[in-house]
Amino acid sequence: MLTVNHLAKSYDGEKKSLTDVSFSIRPGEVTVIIGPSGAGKTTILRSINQLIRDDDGEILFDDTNMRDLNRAQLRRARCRIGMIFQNYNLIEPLTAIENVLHGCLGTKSNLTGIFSIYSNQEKEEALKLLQKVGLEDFAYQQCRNLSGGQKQRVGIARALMQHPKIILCDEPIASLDPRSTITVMDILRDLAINDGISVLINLHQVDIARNYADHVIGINNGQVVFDDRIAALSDTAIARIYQKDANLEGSAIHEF
Ligand SMILES: Nc1ncnc2c1ncn2[C@@H]1O[C@H](COP(=O)(O)OP(=O)(O)OP(=O)(O)O)[C@@H](O)[C@H]1O
Repeated sequence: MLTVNHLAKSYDGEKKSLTDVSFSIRPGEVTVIIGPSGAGKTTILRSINQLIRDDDGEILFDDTNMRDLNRAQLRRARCRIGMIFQNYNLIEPLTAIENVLHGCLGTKSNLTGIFSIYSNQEKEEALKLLQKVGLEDFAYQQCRNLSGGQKQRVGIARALMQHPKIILCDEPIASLDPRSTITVMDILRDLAINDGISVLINLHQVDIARNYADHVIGINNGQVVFDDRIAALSDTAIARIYQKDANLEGSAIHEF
């Protein structure tokens, strides 16, 4: 349902941030991208929904190349791709339910969108989603008064309001304490298992990847150096993914 082929990106036209990145993710699975700081994880995630324009390659989402879409088509495709951010990206003075309702803005006409006009059905759905992430009692609280873990759960509910086929999560637990980390990761895993949503997560914590991933992509220096099921993520593989100044010439995937 999502396949990335030969993705390449340079921000300045000289240094390559991504080189020939290819991988696929499957429906109903949690795929985790790990790798050292600056390896290219965020660039990959943001290229998928074209928040960053890549230089080369293809991103096949339901067999359509995201790079070929015009603005209107891209807007429609993005509606099926939820996004969750490390810093939540909520509108802090608005309530939790108002933020969740913003998840369906992409499906609205400009006018109803500008005036934030939502149907009763949409409001009921937003409440149900807050219930799903355990926040029904906080629906009418301003987001600025919520904890980090609660804010991230509002972010997840907002993404679900889009009825996504895939959710991209850019370091969703980087700012959370251990308890909130487990709550958020449990919710993301349940979405994959119970709702069949593909969840693609950038993570720094290998131990969390071990507990939650079905599949792991290891990135070093803008290249895929590991692409396998979680059971294959050996200590040797981890050392390879995190090695400094990797000479990746001729490196093979699945060789661990
Ligand atoms: N807007 C930008 N302009 C120029 N270079 C950038 C930009 N964003 C990222 N880069 C460079 O691209 C490379 C990959 O960055 P990216 O943020 O994708 O890595 P990352 O693996 O997500 O890192 P981290 O784990 O620290 O978030 C890095 O060398 C980074 O300096």
